[in-house]
Amino acid sequence: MIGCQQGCLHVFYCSNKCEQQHWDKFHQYECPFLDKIFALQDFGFNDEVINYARLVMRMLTHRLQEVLGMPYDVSMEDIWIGRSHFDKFAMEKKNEFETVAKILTEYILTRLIPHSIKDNHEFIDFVQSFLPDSIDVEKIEINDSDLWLTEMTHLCLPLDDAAMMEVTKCLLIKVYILICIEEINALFHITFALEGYSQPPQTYAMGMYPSAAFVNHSCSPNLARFPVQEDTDNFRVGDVVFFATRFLKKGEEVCYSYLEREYELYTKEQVDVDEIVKSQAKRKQRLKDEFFFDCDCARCFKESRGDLDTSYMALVKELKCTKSECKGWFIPSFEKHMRCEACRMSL
Ligand SMILES: C[S@@+](CC[C@H](N)C(=O)[O-])C[C@H]1O[C@@H](n2cnc3c(N)ncnc32)[C@H](O)[C@@H]1O
Repeated sequence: MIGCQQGCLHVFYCSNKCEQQHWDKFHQYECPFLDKIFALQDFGFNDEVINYARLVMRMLTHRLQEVLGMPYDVSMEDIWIGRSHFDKFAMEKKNEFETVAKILTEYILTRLIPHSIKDNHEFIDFVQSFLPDSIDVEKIEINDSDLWLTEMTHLCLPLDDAAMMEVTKCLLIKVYILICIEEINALFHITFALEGYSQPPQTYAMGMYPSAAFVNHSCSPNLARFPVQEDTDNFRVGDVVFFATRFLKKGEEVCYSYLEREYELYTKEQVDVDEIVKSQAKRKQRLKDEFFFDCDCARCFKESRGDLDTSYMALVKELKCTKSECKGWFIPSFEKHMRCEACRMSL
């Protein structure tokens, strides 16, 4: 395993070539700042906070390439149109976002401003256009930030204090909005897409996929997804492939489940009907708490009357391996339509 050329212990690679490529594109900017992100643990924040802070940091580094006219994969404008629900998060979350936003704003101001920027005008233009404009900036209050703003102002000389404070505060709020957008729209990659449902599922990566962010949730989804593990003619590692789980009618809305981990419920050999109906309240609560909507999909409607959604039951049954004695689950693969995670039989 190859480590970072500066000796940080936050990234590892399979080869020197990968290390150099990643250094050139991202890590030269991010390396000195990763310690600050991990120091969030000292404030009592957990791994989830570190993970989304790293993802938003990567989005910002990626944005630098776009701003400088270098090749980039995803435009910030496409991310920016995602929903933020910035006003709906609980106060504890808002405070957490504020702390992370301060660190990431410092990241932009101290690591991403190009050395070639010579004067105040260029500096202000760069900072102002680094993230797209948003009407939400007017509506967000960041508390107790004066001390922090003064510190940032001193870090970012040569601007005079008042101008710098204004431009920094605006940037801080935009970073805060970006964090909210990430929280509502990022996709988690969970091991069951690779290893099957009978293994304990673990989140191993997360990413922003702007076109996937258009897709709504359904508790009886007609789409499922898997992450691409190897480069192919049509896909690259890190892409996400969505596939239909049943025939789609013309004009039918495609939806996937935001609660992928719900499949954990079905790791028992028998699909327990009572459990499924009982799970509705939990499901609705999670959608409300994490995504701020009341789900009224067809399945929720049926289950609220104590009935089962047969299309969902059919989907769950279809995922079970058809070989007698086998307790495995089918997972999608490129080579064949479906492959059993346990006996490896392909359909
Ligand atoms: C990733 S976005 C999906 C795209 C979204 N419809 C939009 O207009 O940008 C997630 C947000 O969409 C809305 N949403 C998604 N699925 C929904 C559903 N089944 N019912 C109501 N709102 C939903 C919620 O506001 C949720 O926070």
